[in-house]
Amino acid sequence: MQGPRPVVLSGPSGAGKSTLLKKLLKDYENIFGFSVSHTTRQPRPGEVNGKDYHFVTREEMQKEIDAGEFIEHAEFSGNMYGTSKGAVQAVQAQNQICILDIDIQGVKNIKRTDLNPIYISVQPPSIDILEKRLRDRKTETEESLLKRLTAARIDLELSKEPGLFDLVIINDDLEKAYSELKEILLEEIKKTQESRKS
Ligand SMILES: Nc1nc2c(ncn2[C@@H]2O[C@H](COP(=O)(O)OP(=O)(O)O)[C@@H](O)[C@H]2O)c(=O)[nH]1
Ligand SMILES: Nc1ncnc2c1ncn2[C@@H]1O[C@H](COP(=O)(O)OP(=O)(O)O)[C@@H](O)[C@H]1O
Repeated sequence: MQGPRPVVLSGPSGAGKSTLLKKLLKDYENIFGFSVSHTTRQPRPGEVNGKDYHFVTREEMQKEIDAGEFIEHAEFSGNMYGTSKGAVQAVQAQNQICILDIDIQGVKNIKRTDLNPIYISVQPPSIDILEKRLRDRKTETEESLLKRLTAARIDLELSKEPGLFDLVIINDDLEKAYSELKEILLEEIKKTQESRKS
């Protein structure tokens, strides 16, 4: 039997993807599993290697890409990011719904695979609000913040492509955004809960 459909959360940096997916992972602990990506960026305070990301050097990552170990990979804001086959398999082996937090290049590349996820774009109410949230998060230097804002404008344009996403969530009020996310996932959540009983 094929396992549950994975879920792709995409959208600009600072839109609220991690906030929303952390709520899901907390509220449905055994139902969802996070696809831990690889990245060459530096860990932020509090981030755990192997949990938030696999933090690697560019050389290590390129070697694994060349060995065919990645489903997709992309350059974002001066760093490499990618989803390894192992990251998705680790979640699917638990029969959990696999959540991928990936940028729009990743979305386009995943579309060429047979993963067949539900595609969701999380977007900010405006660029100004996005900038404020990114500044308040205090994770970025001025340089990386500006790079993220440039990428955000491109992301919001490209996201208008009809059919690219199954759902666009405007993350204004967090609880409302979370309700919308849960609603589209309800069927998969129920199926996964049912399969646990049998
Ligand atoms: N294509 C791709 N993008 C990724 C992957 N992992 C994370 N990203 C994206 O990389 C971007 C930057 O992520 P990060 O540095 O964690 O910053 P944040 O999104 O602002 O917290 C975000 O748009 C993520 O969705 C991945 O495995 N593949
Ligand atoms: N609806 C919201 N209203 C206000 N602040 C929010 C909302 N959603 C997320 N945030 C805050 O905005 C910042 C960016 O959210 P985050 O989840 O890190 O975004 P992403 O993972 O998409 O980069 C965080 O500091 C988070 O606490």
